[in-house]
Amino acid sequence: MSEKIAPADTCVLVTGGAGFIGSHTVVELLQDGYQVVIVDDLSNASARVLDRIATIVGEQAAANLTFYEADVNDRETLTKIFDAHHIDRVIHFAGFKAVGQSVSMPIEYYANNIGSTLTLVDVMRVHGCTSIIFSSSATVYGDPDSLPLTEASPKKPATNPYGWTKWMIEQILTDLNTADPEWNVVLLRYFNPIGAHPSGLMGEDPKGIPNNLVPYVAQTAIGKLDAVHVFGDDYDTPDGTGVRDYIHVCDLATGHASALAWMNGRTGVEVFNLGTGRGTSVLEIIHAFGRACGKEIPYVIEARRAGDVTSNYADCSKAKAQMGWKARYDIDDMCHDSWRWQSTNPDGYEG
Ligand SMILES: O=c1ccn([C@@H]2O[C@H](COP(=O)(O)OP(=O)(O)O[C@H]3O[C@H](CO)[C@@H](O)[C@H](O)[C@H]3O)[C@@H](O)[C@H]2O)c(=O)[nH]1
Repeated sequence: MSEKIAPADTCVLVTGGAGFIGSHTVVELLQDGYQVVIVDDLSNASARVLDRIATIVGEQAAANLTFYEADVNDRETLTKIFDAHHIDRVIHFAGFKAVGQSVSMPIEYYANNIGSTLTLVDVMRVHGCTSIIFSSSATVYGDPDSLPLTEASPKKPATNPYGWTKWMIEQILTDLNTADPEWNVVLLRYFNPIGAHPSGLMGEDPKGIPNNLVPYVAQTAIGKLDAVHVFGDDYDTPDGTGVRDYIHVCDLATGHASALAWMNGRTGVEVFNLGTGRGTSVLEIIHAFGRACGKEIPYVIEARRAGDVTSNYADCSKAKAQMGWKARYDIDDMCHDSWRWQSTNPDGYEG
């Protein structure tokens, strides 16, 4: 059994803590009273998110946050950070995440995502820290045989290097626990994170033209893009468009807080799906976003995108039964919050 400690005495290292899911999770942890250390190289994030975090949580909680601009793969710097703080638990978000880019840059994806994880867990081991929550993905289920997906559903071969890095890091962390049962590993498989902080101060800030549906819809809604390209309307779904389990980023953040509390005092490897359990089609998203912003979103039907699955959605009963966690926000909430963020920060954090 690992040591059981109260949030105020627990220091959590959050890699990638300035990113979309990371920053929302950091807010949740500070509000719960944890001490938080962020390591982020800002390759896909802005330092301005730190002021936004401080505004949301207030001065007192913000005093428990330390930020390092550093690459997780930089062993020397990471070692200094572990020497300077007594890190009790790690939440590992940092990594490249663009599916299409991973196909054209496999070496960079494997070196960055796998390399930094190996460096991280080795530095953790040297410092006697053996508790880690990893940002995994529903992508490890591949093209599902049956729905909803439970944690017992088989892992399938990934369709791109990004997916393989998630797949392999799950395996690496599982092997660590086999070698040393003191390791306390939680693999959180996210479905499709969207939405933004209800304050409008934090949200998703993709660089360039967005790859993912909701940021693309949001930028179409403010007129930066002409129309949403719907990738296929001939799928075997109620309206022919792809179905996904979209989850509000603040629900994901509470999922991490629940996992931290749950893993306290345990060892072993546990997997949890984080989704809502509801599937929503591309057209349903476009219409919900239109309601949120008060105007119709133009769209055109295109060919299917290579590598896309027809449908996926989660069975989240394990997270509810074991951690007491469940998603609270629905699609309309997610679209309203995305729209609030997009319309008040049209150029993201750098605007
Ligand atoms: O411009 C767009 C973008 C997407 N889609 C469709 O919208 C749905 C959702 O696509 P997207 O937002 O790109 O998410 P996914 O492809 O489902 O992938 C997300 O969800 C995976 C987990 O299931 C994660 O691994 C990935 O990182 C994350 O991008 C799919 O049916 C797409 O075909 C469009 O029609 N037009």
